[in-house]
Order: sequence, then structure tokens, then C-alpha cells
Amino acid sequence: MAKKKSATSKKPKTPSKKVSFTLSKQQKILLGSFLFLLGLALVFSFISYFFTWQADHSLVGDITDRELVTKNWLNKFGTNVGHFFIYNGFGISSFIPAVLITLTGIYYFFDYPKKQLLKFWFWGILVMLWISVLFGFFTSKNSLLSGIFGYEINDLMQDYLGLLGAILVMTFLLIAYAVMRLKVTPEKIATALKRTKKDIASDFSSEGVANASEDIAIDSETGTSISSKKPSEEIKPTTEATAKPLDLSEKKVENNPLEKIVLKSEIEGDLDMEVEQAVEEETVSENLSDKLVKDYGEFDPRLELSNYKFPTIELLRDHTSGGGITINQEELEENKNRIVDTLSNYKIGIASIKATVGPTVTLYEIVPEAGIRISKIKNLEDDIALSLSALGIRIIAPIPGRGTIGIEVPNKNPKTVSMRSVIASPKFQNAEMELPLALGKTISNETFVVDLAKMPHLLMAGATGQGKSVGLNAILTSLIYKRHPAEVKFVLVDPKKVELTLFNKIERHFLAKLPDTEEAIITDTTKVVHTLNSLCIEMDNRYDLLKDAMVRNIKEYNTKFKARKLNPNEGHHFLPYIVLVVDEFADLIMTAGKEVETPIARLAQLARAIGIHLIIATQRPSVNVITGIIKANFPARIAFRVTSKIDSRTILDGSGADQLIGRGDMLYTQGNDLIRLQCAFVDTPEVADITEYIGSQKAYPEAHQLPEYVGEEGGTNLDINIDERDNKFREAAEVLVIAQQGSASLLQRKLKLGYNRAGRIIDQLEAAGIVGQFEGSKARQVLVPTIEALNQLLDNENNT
Ligand SMILES: Nc1ncnc2c1ncn2[C@@H]1O[C@H](COP(=O)(O)OP(=O)(O)OP(=O)(O)O)[C@@H](O)[C@H]1O
Repeated sequence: MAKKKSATSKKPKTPSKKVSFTLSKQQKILLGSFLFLLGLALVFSFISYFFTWQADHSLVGDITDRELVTKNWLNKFGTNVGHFFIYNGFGISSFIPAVLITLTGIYYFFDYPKKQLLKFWFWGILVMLWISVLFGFFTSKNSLLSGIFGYEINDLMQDYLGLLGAILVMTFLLIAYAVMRLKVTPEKIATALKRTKKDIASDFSSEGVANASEDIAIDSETGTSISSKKPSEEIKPTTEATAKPLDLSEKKVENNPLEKIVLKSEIEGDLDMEVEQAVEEETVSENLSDKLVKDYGEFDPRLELSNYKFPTIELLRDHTSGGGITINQEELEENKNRIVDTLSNYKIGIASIKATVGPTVTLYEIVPEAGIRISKIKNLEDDIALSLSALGIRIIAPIPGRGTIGIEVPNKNPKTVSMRSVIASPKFQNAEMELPLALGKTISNETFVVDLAKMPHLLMAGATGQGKSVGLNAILTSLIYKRHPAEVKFVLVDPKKVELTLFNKIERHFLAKLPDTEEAIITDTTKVVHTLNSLCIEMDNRYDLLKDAMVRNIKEYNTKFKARKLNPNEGHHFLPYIVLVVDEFADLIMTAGKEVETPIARLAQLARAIGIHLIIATQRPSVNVITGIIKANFPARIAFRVTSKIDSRTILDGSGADQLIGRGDMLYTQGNDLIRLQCAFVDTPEVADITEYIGSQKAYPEAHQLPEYVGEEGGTNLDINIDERDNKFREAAEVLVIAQQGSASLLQRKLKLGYNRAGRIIDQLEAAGIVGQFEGSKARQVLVPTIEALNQLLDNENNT
């Protein structure tokens, strides 16, 4: 919110500007208490008014005289509101709005969903009007029961419809209320009547039992079953004959939709017949999720940190000294002439030339005369560079889709693109993307925004000092500016230990880490391996959840979860996106090799659907660092300036990155075209300010917990010794006993455990006799039926 406001405040014409009336928590509490007390004041005034109105009647309206004292408990206020609502208004039913105001106060104070409240108001007002008119009907002149409204409306009705017409209208309104509000139907009335009948019958049943036993006693003498009552009374739903059928038939109505009727034969000695009459099953018009959404609203993942304020644009600085891009006519003219001259030296004629000035480079687009071979121009790259005496000339021949040849020439006075300008751009602010990244500006000075969720992973390379770390900071800043802490979590790997430390301040907002680790930012290789494997476990768990929910990706899953269609008791929860950022990947590959490469490749191949995205940066884009398998799964690449053509080829599958000019000049590709961008610049103090701003706000109790990963050294031996049991043993036992399902994946989900640990606990549970043996693909049987039995079993164990 805050972010949007500040972004749009600069450009008031932005179409996305919205006016929102949402109240903050404090405002709701204030409003709630005010309404609650106001409602109470009205109730007290009204009660008192009934006793004091005659005495105070002559003082009504005299509110200017401060000395005046009325008898009402709330003095002049009470007398006047009482007169207004009860005498002049709706009579005794004025209590209804007073109570409704009190109720509204309670709803606001506790911030309950307001849908129900609206209903109360709607029906409350209607009932108030009806009661007022009803009393008007019974009173011959204006009274405190009906108020002027009730009396007058009733009078009006009778003038037009007569007494009978008024009665009919009032009856119709009563029926309408009963049908629409109380959902009364003829069937319901019939059932209710039947019940009452039965209740009366059962009241008399004790007598009936006495009589019946008398009858039977007499019958037993004759040996036949004869009732002392008239036959006509017997063919009806009755259990009068004996006490037993009465109990039985009553139970049946409750537990099963069959109602028993005993048909007694009139013919002596003939068999009695039981007739079972099916009772209509009740139907439900809305399913559980609709009802939950109706009662509580959609699930809001941001609720826990509902007061979280997005960082403001003011935290970012404007680095463009001297304003935006300035066009230097002289420079343009000079460069144009040199290009034309150089080309004409090689007998290449130009039909037309056009220049687009970007922040750091200017693109000259030429259309050669007919009959010129494009490769000829391409080969002149070095000659043109020499004649322009500039580095970083890049020739794009031809520019895809334009039918021209592009020559990119660096500007003499390059402009820095501030992060502030890209974040404030409407393109970023209005981006309807899951994970929007504002990378910088294109050569035509447009803000370039891409969705990380679509990439789905990003590979970044560049020689030292060319802007990689700034690029990573720009990416993280974009995500922080656009996403709430509940929606995205970062896993930061920083072997250099200095680049990402600032993000430590937002650990409890935005970072994810392994359980029982101190630092959220990972700097040590073993921890990296554990974290990557833990992410693989998280990936597997998420796939299980998706499978359970029968959806294909995280977006659908979260939509379904928000609509309350997934049960949190079955392990479902809102899934935040997880972005893994690895700075200095080469370092990791050198020290851990395959141990790092395998989980990275696995994540890169599979994690896109479940919302885990990787951003990997490296200084040395050599083939032993960016291996084929990694490259194949990272279609989106960013290349800052690299030192050799070979490096450029490794990262971009072509040359170009070696011709960049550094300082954030970069090439971006998502599989096909190369786009030249000037990376947005965000300085360390700005990142410090942003993280400080977020870090000082209320946070989650701890960083987001990744599933635990126990390395191979952990082992999976069966632990029979009670003392060596896992400390989550009891909790796990309870989970399985409640679910009555002995599955390790249930433990993984519910207790956020790693695969190995959950497996070990299952072994321990088996040893303790709580779950049965391994049964292949089926879940193990749970041998303990209830929590009480489990407690007893474990307590007995401890005592022996
Ligand atoms: N987008 C940019 N705009 C302007 N200047 C930039 C930009 N990116 C980087 N620079 C300049 O280049 C310097 C080095 O950038 P950065 O620290 O990002 O390099 P690096 O590639 O991460 O280097 P290393 O790999 O050694 O950490 C910055 O201090 C800054 O002055």
C-alpha cells in the first residue's frame, strides 16, 4: 500500500491509482469501542426514557440551556435521543438499532468479518419497522410502543386498505420474514408438528407403559395379544402397544432416516407388520469451503503481518546527476559521419541511418544499399571501433524483426540508471507478475521488467567489478518492493561473506533457513550442500501437496488454499515462493563439485511448478563451472562484461558479452534474442536503509524454516533404546495416532522434518509397537487406537 501510494504520488495521472478505505487495526479498535459505547448509551437512554418521558417532555429540544437538568440517566442527551427515536420514531422497537450499533462496535473491535453484520442490520431495520407498525395497530393514538412512525403508517394503511387489508399486509410481511430469514418451509412445520406430537406421546408414555403392561397381563391369561383399545386408534404411527417399540422407533429416527410405524392387524391372531417410512434427507445448499469463505472471508496469507509497510520509494536515491538522458547533437553527428565514412571506405553505401540514445549506449540503425552482403559489415566491427576510437562497439546484423543493421556505440557521458527510477516506473508498479524483477533500462530507455516465475531460473555471469553484485541487489530489491514477506522467501548463499550480509536484518521477514542454524545467510560449503538437499525435500513435499490438492502449480494451489478448499489439518498451508540466490557459484563447484551440482540440477529441472526459483551468479563462466546440465536448465541468462569471447560463448552461446563496457552494461536473454540493458544501480547504503526499514518492523518469530536434512552420516539404524529416541518422537506418535495413518510423508509435512529423520522416527515408532511393519506402497498400520491408549503405553514404558 505504502509503496503504491508513494509510487503514484509522483505521477498522479497513473491509471492504477486507487482510493482505498481500509482501516488500520488501531482505527478499527477505536471505531469499535466508540460504537459499542454509543450503542450502550442509547440503550440506557431508551430504558430511562420510558420512566422519565412524561416529566421531561416539556424540556425536549432545549439543548442550549446548560443549567437545565432532565431526569433521564443520560440527561439532555438521553431525553432528546429518546424523544427522537421512541416518541417521534419507532417506539419500543428503537432498541433494535441501539443493540445493532453495540454489535457493530463489537465486530469492529474484534475485527470479525462484516458480511454477517450487514445481514443483521438489514433484517434488524425491517423487524423494527414491522414491530412499530404492529404496535400502531393496537394503539388508538400515538404511544411509546409504536412511536409516531408506527402509528402513522398503520393509519395510512387502514385509510387505504381498511382494517382487514392492514391485517393481511402485516401477516404477509410476517410470512415473508419467516420464509426468507428463518427459512421456514411447510415440510419443516410438518416435521416440527410431528415431533411435538411425539413429545406429547412420550410424555404420556409412562402412563402408556403402565396401561400396556396391564393389558398384557390380562392377555397373558388368554394367551393371545389383544389390545384393550379400539382398532381404529391402532393404525397410526404409534408405539402405544408396548413400551419397547417406543424406544426403538425413536432411536431409529435419530440415527437413520427410517421412521418405524407399527401396523397392527385387526384380525385376531394375524401378524403385525412394521412399515418403515423414509424420512427426507436434509440437503445442504453450500459446501464447506463456500461456508468457510462466507464466514471468515478468503484466507489472507498477509494477515499475520497485516501491519507490514512496504519500503517507500524515498529510501532509494536518485543517482542521475544532472537529470535524465541528454542528447549530445555534436557527438551524434560525429559518430554518424565516422560510421558513414568507414563504411564508404569499404564501398558500403548506406540508404538511411537512425539513432536511438540510451542511458549508456546509442544504437545507430543503418539500412545498407541494395546488394550489400551483411557479413561484410559484421566483419568491419574492429575497423568501426578504431575509427570511432571507442571500446564496446557491438554490431547486430541484422536486428531481428527490424530489417536493419544495428551498431551500438557507447556514449561519452554514460548515465547511471537509478533503482529509484525503475521501481517508480508504472511498468514495474503495475506489473501483474508473480515475481517481477526490474532489471534496468533498455537502449530505448524503457524500463525492463521480467517475471522470475516465468524464467524460471536465472544464470548470471560477469568478470569481477562489472556489476554482478549490484545486479543481485537490484533483483532482491525489486522483489522486496513488490512482495509481502508472506509471499516470498530468500535462501541466500554468499561464499564471499560480504556481499549479502545486509539482508541479515530482514531474516525474520524474508529469509528461509535450516532449522537449528544460527545464520540465515549461508557462507559455508557444507551448509550449502545441506540447504540444497533440504530444498529438494521441500520440493518433494510441495509436489505431494500439489498432488493431494489436484493442481498443477503453486499459483493454482495457493488460489485453492485461499478459497479454503484445502484443509490445513491435512498438512496444507500457503506456499511462499522461494528464491535461492547463489553468489559466486564457481567457488562452490570448486569446493563441493558434484555434491552441489546434483541438487542444483535437480531443482533446476523440477522446481519451476512448485515455486522454487534459482538465481546463480558466477565470475568465471567456464564450462567446468557452468556445466551442460546446468546450462540446459537455465534458459534465462544475464551477462555482464566478461574478459574473453570464450566466456561470452559459455554464458550466452555467442559473442557479445566481451564487448560490453562494464559498470552494469549487460546482455539479457531468455532463450532467443539478446537484449542490451543498463542494469539499475542500487548502492549499498540504499540496501542498508531498505533492510533497516523492514527490519525495524514487526516480524515473524523466526526465519522461514526449511525441512531438516540429515546428511548421509546420519544413518538409519533402528533405535530401540528409549533414551536415543528422537525428541520429536512423542509428537510424531500423536500425529500418526490422530490420523490413524502410519506414513513418513505425513510426518514430514506436519512436523516439517526431512525424509531421513521422518524415516528414523517411523522405525522408532515401529520398535515401540505404535505402528506396524513396512507394507510396501501402503501406509503402515497404526496399532494404537487413541491418544489415551498412546499416553498409557508411553507412560508404562517410562515406568518400567
Ligand atoms: N548498474 C550500474 N550502474 C552504475 N555503476 C555500476 C553499476 N553496477 C556496478 N557499477 C559500478 O561497478 C562497481 C562494481 O560493481 P559490483 O560490486 O557489482 O561488481 P561485481 O561484478 O560484483 O564484482 P565482484 O565480482 O568482484 O564482486 C560498483 O561499485 C559501481 O561503482
